[in-house]
Amino acid sequence: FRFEELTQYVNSHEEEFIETLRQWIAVESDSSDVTKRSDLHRMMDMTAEKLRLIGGSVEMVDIGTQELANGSSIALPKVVTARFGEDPSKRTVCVYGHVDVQPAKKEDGWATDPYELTDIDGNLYGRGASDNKAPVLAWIHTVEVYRALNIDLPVNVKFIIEGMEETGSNGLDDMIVAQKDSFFSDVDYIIISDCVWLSKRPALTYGTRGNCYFFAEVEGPKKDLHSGVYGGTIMEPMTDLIGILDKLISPSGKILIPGVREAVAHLSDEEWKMYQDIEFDLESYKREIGLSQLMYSNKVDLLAHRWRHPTVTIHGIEGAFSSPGTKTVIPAKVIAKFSIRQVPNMDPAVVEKQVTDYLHSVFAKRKSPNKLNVTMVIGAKPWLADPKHPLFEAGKAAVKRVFGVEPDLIREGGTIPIARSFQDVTGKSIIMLPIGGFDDGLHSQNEKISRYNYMEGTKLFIAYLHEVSQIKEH
Ligand SMILES: C[C@H](N)C(=O)N[C@@H](Cc1c[nH]cn1)C(=O)O
Ligand SMILES: [Zn+2]
Ligand SMILES: [Zn+2]
Repeated sequence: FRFEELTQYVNSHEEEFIETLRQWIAVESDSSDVTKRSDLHRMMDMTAEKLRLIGGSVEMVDIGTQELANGSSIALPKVVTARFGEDPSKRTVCVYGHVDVQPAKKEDGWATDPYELTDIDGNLYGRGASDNKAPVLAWIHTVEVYRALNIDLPVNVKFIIEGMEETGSNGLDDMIVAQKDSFFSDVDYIIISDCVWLSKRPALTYGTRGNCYFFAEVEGPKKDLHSGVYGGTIMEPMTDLIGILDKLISPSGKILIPGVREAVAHLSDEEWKMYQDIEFDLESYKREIGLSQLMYSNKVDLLAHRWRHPTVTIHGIEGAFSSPGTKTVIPAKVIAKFSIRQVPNMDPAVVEKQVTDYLHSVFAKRKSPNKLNVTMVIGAKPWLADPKHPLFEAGKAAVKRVFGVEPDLIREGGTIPIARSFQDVTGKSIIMLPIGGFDDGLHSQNEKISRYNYMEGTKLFIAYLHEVSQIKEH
C-alpha cells in the first residue's frame, strides 16, 4: 500500500483542492428555496462534470418532480451516480453524499459572505463547507489521487450524490428501490461522510436520529387586521398557534404528546458504558455554543439526549411579523414549522397520527373558530448499525494510520434521511465516516471546515479504501 506517495500527492495539491471547494461554495444550492432551483441544477451538473473529468462513468438520474404548496410542480435535481472500476475480484463501495445546502444570508449574522469561501486562520468558511461539499470533494479527490498516481483503486468505487438531502431527500427513496437490482447489485458497503466528530478526536458514527417535520397552520380572518381596531374582538390565529405549540414540550424537555416517549428503546447497560467511556467535556460544549447552562449536567445524560432520545424543536412561524420595527398587525394565517427527532423504536407514521390527533384535541379545548391544519412534510426514520461490524474495524485502522489515535464510536443527533432506506432496501451495511470538526457550525452562521480536516480527511478516505479491501469474508 503506497500510502506515503498518496498522501504526498494530497499535500502538494492542497491549494487545488481548496480552489475546487471555492467554486462549489460559490453555488447557492439551497434545496429549500425553489427560487434557487437553477443553482441547484447547476451544482448537480458541476458534480457530474468533476466525476467525469477524473474518468468516472457518470449518469444523471431523473427522479421526477416536486409538488409545491400552490399546486404547481418543479423538477427535482437529478441524482448523480458514478462508477470507478468494475473488477469482480474486488469489493465495491458506494459513497453517498449531498451537494445541496441549508439557507444562508450574510444578514443572518455571518462574518463573511456565505457563498464566498473565506480562509481565516486555517478555517475555510462558507455555507455547505462541512455539510456536505468538502466531504464529497474529499471522496472525489481520493479517487483522483489514486488515478493520478496510476495506483489501482483497492476497491471499486461508486458514488451517489443527491441535491435534496436538506429537505428530506425527496425522490431518492424511489430511485433506490428502482435501482436495487442494477446500480446497487454489486455494492458491498455504503459509506456516508455527512456528520461531524464529537470533539477533537476523530470518530466513527454508528447511528443517526430520524426526523418528522410538521407544518401546523392556523387560519382565521380573510386578511391581516389592525390590532387596535380588531384586537379584543376576535380569537387571534397567532395566539391559538402559540397556545398549542406550548403544549408540545415542557420547559425541562419532556415531550407532552401522548405515546411518543413510550416508544423509545431503553438505554442498555452496554450503551450507558459506551457513553461513559467517551471523552467529552461539557464545559467546552457550553463554551462552543455560548451557554452557561445545559439541560443535563452529566455526560451520559447529555449524550443520550443528543443521540438517542427524541426531541421537539420549533423552527419558525411563517406569516408572523418578524421584520425590524413595530407593525401592529394581527396576522390572518400563521404556519408553525416544528420537528421531532426520531430514535429507535419510533415510527414516523405512528408519530404523524399521535401529533395530529394531539394538536387537534388541544386546539379543540380552546373553542376557537379558527381552522387548524397539521401536516407532516418529512418522515425520516432513525438509522442504527452494529459498531462491531468489520467496516468499523477498518475505520479504526484507517484512523489509527492517519491520526495515530483510536476513534470515538459515536452516534449523530442529526438526520441523514436516506440512511435507513439504504439499509432497508439494499440490505447493505453502512458506515458513517465523518471528517468535519465538532465546531464546524452546520446549519449555523459561519459554517466552516478546517484545512486540516479537509486534507487529513482526504487521507483518511485514501487509507479507508485500503482497509476495506483487507476485510475478510464475514
Ligand atoms: C446530518 C446532516 N448533515 C443534516 O444536516 N441533515 C438534516 C436533514 C434533515 C432532517 N430533517 C430535515 N432535513 C438534519 O439533520 O437537519
Ligand atoms: Zn448533510
Ligand atoms: Zn445539513
